[in-house]
Amino acid sequence: MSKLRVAVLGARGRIGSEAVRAVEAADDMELVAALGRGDELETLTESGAQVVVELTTPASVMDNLDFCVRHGIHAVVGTTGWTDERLAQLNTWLADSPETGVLIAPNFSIGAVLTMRFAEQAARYFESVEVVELHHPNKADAPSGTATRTAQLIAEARRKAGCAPQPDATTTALAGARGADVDGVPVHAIRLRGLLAHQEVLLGGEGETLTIRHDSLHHSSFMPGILLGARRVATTPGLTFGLEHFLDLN
Ligand SMILES: NC(=O)C1=CN([C@@H]2O[C@H](COP(=O)(O)OP(=O)(O)OC[C@H]3O[C@@H](n4cnc5c(N)ncnc54)[C@H](OP(=O)(O)O)[C@@H]3O)[C@@H](O)[C@H]2O)C=CC1
Ligand SMILES: O=C(O)C1=N[C@H](C(=O)O)C[C@H](O)C1
Repeated sequence: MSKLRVAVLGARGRIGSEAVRAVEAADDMELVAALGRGDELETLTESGAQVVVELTTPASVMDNLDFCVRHGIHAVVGTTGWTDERLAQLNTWLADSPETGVLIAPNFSIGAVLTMRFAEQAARYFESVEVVELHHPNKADAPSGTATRTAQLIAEARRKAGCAPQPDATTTALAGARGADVDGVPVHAIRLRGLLAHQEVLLGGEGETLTIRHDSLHHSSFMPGILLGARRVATTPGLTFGLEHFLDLN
């Protein structure tokens, strides 16, 4: 059986360099290109890449995906910075290339995907819910893509269940003291040397609290998800948002 031809964009970055090693180590894949900033995207077509793993920056990801989709190259995307406008633009490109698949995964680690699922399930049973994400201080953005997605899923679950708005009588003396408001869910971002990628979802009801915590201790935690995405994306045309769609979580 022929090997899947995979390229990595952002190959010299923290997660990109780990992805290069993971693809090289996968028996069913061949690493055909490993590109960093300034390298020519044409290398992707010249090398016959079937799937690109995109791990760059929010400033670069759209141009890279525009190129990939125009050339019918499937993409597995870990880069953050997704807004409704960006997703709409990507869907427009995909409409012109209906056989191309793009997976955007706010988080590739199984523990983080499960955290999101558990938070979504628990959200309706508690009056209060807040998200705290904790990352290394070199992280480009805040709040994290995972925290934003977690808050959106929580908010959606609460809306569907008809939950009342969260109780909060605080008068905020200093802007930011209550974190960022994502769909009505407070999200707090901590940047601390020594950390990698961590998240807590805190839920509170009368006389009890529930904390769901996940810790990525090494970039290796993201690799099984990236490899799974690369294997599945070529047979999943269009946009898939979230690795959970490639997992059997039920
Ligand atoms: N979904 C997930 O599970 C995960 C997602 N991430 C996300 O992945 C992204 C990268 O994170 P991280 O590795 O920590 O960041 P880094 O800054 O370490 O890596 C990004 C790399 O991309 C390079 N780059 C920038 N623009 C381009 C371009 N146009 N073409 C090719 N390479 C480019 C950068 O080069 P230069 O240094 O020269 O700018 C850098 O080497 C972030 O958005 C992060 O949030 C991270 C971990 C897990
Ligand atoms: O930049 C990181 O490191 C990470 N980014 C992703 C995010 O913003 O959610 C995933 C993980 O948290 C690591």
